Amino acid sequence: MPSPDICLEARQLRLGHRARRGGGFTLACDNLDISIAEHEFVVIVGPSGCGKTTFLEAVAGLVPVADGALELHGRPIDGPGPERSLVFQHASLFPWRTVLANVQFGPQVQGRLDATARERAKELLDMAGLAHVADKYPHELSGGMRQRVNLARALATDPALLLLDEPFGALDAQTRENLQEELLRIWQADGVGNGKTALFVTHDVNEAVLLADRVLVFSPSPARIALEITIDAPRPREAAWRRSAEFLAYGDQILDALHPSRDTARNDDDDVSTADGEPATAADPLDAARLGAPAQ
Ligand SMILES: Nc1ncnc2c1ncn2[C@@H]1O[C@H](COP(=O)(O)OP(=O)(O)OP(=O)(O)O)[C@@H](O)[C@H]1O
Repeated sequence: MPSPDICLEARQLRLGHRARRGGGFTLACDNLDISIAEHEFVVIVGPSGCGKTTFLEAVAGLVPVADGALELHGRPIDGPGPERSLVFQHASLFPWRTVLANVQFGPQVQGRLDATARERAKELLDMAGLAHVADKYPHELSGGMRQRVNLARALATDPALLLLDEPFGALDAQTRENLQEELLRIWQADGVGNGKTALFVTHDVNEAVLLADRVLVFSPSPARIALEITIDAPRPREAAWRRSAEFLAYGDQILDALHPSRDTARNDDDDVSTADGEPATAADPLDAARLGAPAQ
């Protein structure tokens, strides 16, 4: 009997991709044991190509389980379902629908676009600071606004689990920072007591520390859990917290897990920060992200 507090559970989970021809199989995730509680915000980081998206897609029901178990509320995931919403890096809005009609799309296809759902869509737009563009079309919005619409749309179906795959990865640093704060605000305002359960993939270590209750660091491919770290900081997390020693220490732990050789290198070659703590150079995009510079 699954615990009522567990939203998602992976046990000894193996995932991969079968080649269209020749029957070959690329293993992407190996023996993953992950348990995500209701209302928890879990962020996954890991090297490029390690299997983060594959895991998210499996949770979305788009990649089949090769071995082990993957369960949502104690039931095996065997396909997509309305209780999970997926947000990608690029907002995939319908260009012929207004902003409001885009947000109402999910409830509409589910056949439950009643007065409550219409009101809820407006409320979400309001929460996302987009009430004033409800009647505009996607091409009339900035990239950041489009991604906010995308988030509102994902929340409009009232999913039990929100899946976000680098949702801010294509945005400039300033817009990304603003949207991280927006997301936290919406996430906190939207839940009962806490926010919705969320699983968020990013390459940006700062973003992970800011958003997460818990960060899972995936190893290089095939993904295993290299580090699991609880971000023990109260919410709401103010922007100033990003500059605290505690914040940077969390980032350092994550970077050390991503680059096990980094600890020694850092002692030998101190080029990631200057004496006054300002970033100088960062040879690695993940270091660059931690230091607030755009990833290469
Ligand atoms: N549709 C597919 N068919 C075959 N192999 C795939 C497919 N999608 C991903 N892979 C392979 O699975 C592995 C994991 O890819 P995945 O996209 O999950 O990594 P990722 O950690 O999300 O990478 P990134 O951070 O670069 O987005 C890689 O070896 C990749 O080449």
